Amino acid sequence: MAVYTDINEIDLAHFLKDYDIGELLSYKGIAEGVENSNYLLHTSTGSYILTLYEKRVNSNDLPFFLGLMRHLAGKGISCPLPVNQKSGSSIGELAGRPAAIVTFLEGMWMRRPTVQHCYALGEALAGMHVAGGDFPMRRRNALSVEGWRPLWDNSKAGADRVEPGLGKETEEDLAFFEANWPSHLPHGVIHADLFPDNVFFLGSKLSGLIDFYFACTDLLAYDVAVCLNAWCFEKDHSFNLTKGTALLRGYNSIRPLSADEAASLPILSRGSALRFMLTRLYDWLNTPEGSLVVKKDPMEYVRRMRFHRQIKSAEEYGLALEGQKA
Ligand SMILES: Nc1ncnc2c1ncn2[C@@H]1O[C@H](COP(=O)(O)OP(=O)(O)OP(=O)(O)O)[C@@H](O)[C@H]1O
Ligand SMILES: N[C@@H](CCO)C(=O)O
Repeated sequence: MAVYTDINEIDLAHFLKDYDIGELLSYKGIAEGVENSNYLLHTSTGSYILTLYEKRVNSNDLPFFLGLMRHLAGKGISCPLPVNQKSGSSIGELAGRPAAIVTFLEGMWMRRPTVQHCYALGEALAGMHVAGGDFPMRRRNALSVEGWRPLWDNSKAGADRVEPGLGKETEEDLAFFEANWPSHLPHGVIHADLFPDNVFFLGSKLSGLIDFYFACTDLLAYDVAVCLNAWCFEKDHSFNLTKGTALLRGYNSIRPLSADEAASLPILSRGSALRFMLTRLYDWLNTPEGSLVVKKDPMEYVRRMRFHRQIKSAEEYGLALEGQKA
């Protein structure tokens, strides 16, 4: 379970004095999530999420993440709204960690997303991209193509232990991406980690997006590629074309991909598969046994990289090309 930092009711009640959210009734740690410590709070005014930011989140990035949630919520996107302290600040400190309180979103994430969920996700992703269009802050994506080699350098010695030949395969892919990455495509605010566990549904209706802690300014179509990887592959690692079609239709219904973005979907999908393979591989090799971090299998993403290498056009992901803008 991911509650790295324990808090007690006395410190918490003291911390809450800086907020206008009523009296603390109860709180409990949330097991899910790997990056930060999250608590569910019940106060006399409602339910909230308290996050204590652990060491993998740079506190200098918090104004971007929290400012973005406030901006998106203000534009009608269903995402957590940061609660300000009485002083006006949205960032406090608890148990020696930067801490923030956000509103609680109803719903649950889908362990087995359906075609309908994929359509709704596509719509919501495009809605977020449009709503982020006038967000004034910028944050570089540390986990885009320039960030991959340093990450790789810290894992490559162990790669062939995970799968013989993975070292050579990854080196070749990295060199390919460094020479061919389509950096000219439209940029904007992207979520960058919109996996099913970060999207809540109430029945078949999407009720909210959470976990903006990888959000950054990068290629909008890269976010689509992340979602194709995270939502449209089955447990047996096969690509589900019906889900891909639904996700891309949902996206295009709000923000049609340009012809250039569509043509780049194969390289973006392959690159985003490498990105998640690399972070998973790093954790796989470097997380001590018994740690709270749940290690995710890098091989799932090696298989996706191999799948995308065979793809020639976005039509193979289900994109209806005749509808693309020039
Ligand atoms: N605003 C919210 N409303 C309701 N539940 C929330 C909210 N924010 C977080 N949660 C709950 O806390 C869990 C962990 O949150 P989150 O995904 O942000 O954590 P994290 O540590 O950044 O994890 P990771 O990056 O691994 O997804 C979620 O799965 C959800 O159950
Ligand atoms: N979504 C990431 C982990 C958390 O960001 C993965 O599945 O590798």
